[in-house]
Amino acid sequence: MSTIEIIGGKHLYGEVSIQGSKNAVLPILAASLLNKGVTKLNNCPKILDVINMIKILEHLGALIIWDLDSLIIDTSNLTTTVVPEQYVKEMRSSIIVLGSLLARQKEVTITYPGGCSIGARPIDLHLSALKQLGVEVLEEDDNLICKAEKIVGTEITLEFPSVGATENTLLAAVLAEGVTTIKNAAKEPEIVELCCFLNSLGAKITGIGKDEIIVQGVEKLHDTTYTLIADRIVAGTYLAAVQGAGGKVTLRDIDDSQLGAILSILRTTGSRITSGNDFIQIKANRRPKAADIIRTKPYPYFPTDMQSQMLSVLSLAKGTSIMIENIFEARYKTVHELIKMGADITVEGKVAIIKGVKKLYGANVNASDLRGGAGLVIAGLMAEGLTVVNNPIYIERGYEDICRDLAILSADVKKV
Ligand SMILES: CC(=O)N[C@H]1[C@@H](OP(=O)(O)OP(=O)(O)OC[C@H]2O[C@@H](n3ccc(=O)[nH]c3=O)[C@H](O)[C@@H]2O)O[C@H](CO)[C@@H](O)[C@@H]1O
Ligand SMILES: C=C(OP(=O)(O)O)C(=O)O
Repeated sequence: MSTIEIIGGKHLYGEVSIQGSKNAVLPILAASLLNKGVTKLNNCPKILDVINMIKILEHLGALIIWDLDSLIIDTSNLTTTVVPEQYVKEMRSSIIVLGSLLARQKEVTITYPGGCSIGARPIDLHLSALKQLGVEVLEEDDNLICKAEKIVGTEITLEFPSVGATENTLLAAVLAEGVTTIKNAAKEPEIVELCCFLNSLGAKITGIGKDEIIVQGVEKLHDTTYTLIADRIVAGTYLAAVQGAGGKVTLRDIDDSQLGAILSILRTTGSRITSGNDFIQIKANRRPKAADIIRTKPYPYFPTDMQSQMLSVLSLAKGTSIMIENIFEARYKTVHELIKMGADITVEGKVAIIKGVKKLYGANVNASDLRGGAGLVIAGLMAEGLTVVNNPIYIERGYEDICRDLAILSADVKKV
């Protein structure tokens, strides 16, 4: 089994380009099922979750080829409406094919999705919204059998601005009869990206990026070519790595406007950052400062997907920091591993109290989810000596090649 080996203590220098966004590409791949034709996606990240989503689409009948960094997806002929359990259990985003398949085929059989274990992650909000659009949902064993004679637009208020529930509702509404209004919709940049992609296919969506999204159902869509945005969480991860290890790095091909809350925390904890619409430069020379309180919340606030990486950075901060994880109830699994490296962190429910220590020490640690794994790589860069991160497969779900990127920045890191 492979591992990531890091010899810590080196500052990071140089420039690296940021890959396409995982959380944008996955719903967009699901959305490609809406059109009986061809979608070309440029800047598609070569990550495990994309490979898994490709397997799902191919099983459903799509023909897919890579052309360098572009993915060409021909969904002219779909051959089944049963989504294979083995792939659905691999990742959370598999559930997003539900909305688009229902819109196109009016029936779907799918199981509850799997993915990293960071919380219970129910899909009640997705199913409630689909039912309001006229979908009948039957549960047999672990299978959801969903059918709709027709999908009819209506006003849907989400109890919580769930990213996935907003995506499934949008996809089901694109080809619906009439108008669907989604109130309390998620506003993440990846939702904006999905709406822009859908409009490029011929959908009629307004209110993009706002609490209330309006979808005017259309009868037909058309082929499209679309270029994906860069991954704000990968960018945030590399910025956190520089904050923790020290150095001066420029990230290329990333729009700073999506990272407002992340940049603000990095600045208050000691980094100097300059940025524009296609680069972010960070300089960090000293031990990070402690953060008063960081609360994870839906966009535009500090994202839960950056919590683990910041936890590593704050382990070495001068003073005590508080993290409050409001989104996923089981997202502190990395803490135990950081403690092995010398960190002083205590967790009480949603709250982690991080007392900054002067040094972290290399250790043999286990990744158990995607961002937690990335957080451990950062801790390895900050630590004295050798850190071995087991189970890099979790990290590969979302990072094309974290070792390649950090090695470009002069880190002593390799996959073994
Ligand atoms: C592929 C993708 O885009 N994943 C992102 C997406 O996940 P995901 O779409 O799963 O996240 P949601 O916004 O739906 O979940 C947020 C919270 O709502 C709860 N919930 C959600 C749906 C539901 O039907 N019922 C319910 O209770 C979840 O358990 C969680 O506590 O948004 C999360 C929050 O920004 C990010 O961490 C993930 O990286
Ligand atoms: C939690 C994440 O992803 P997913 O929803 O795909 O599990 C993540 O990207 O950090």
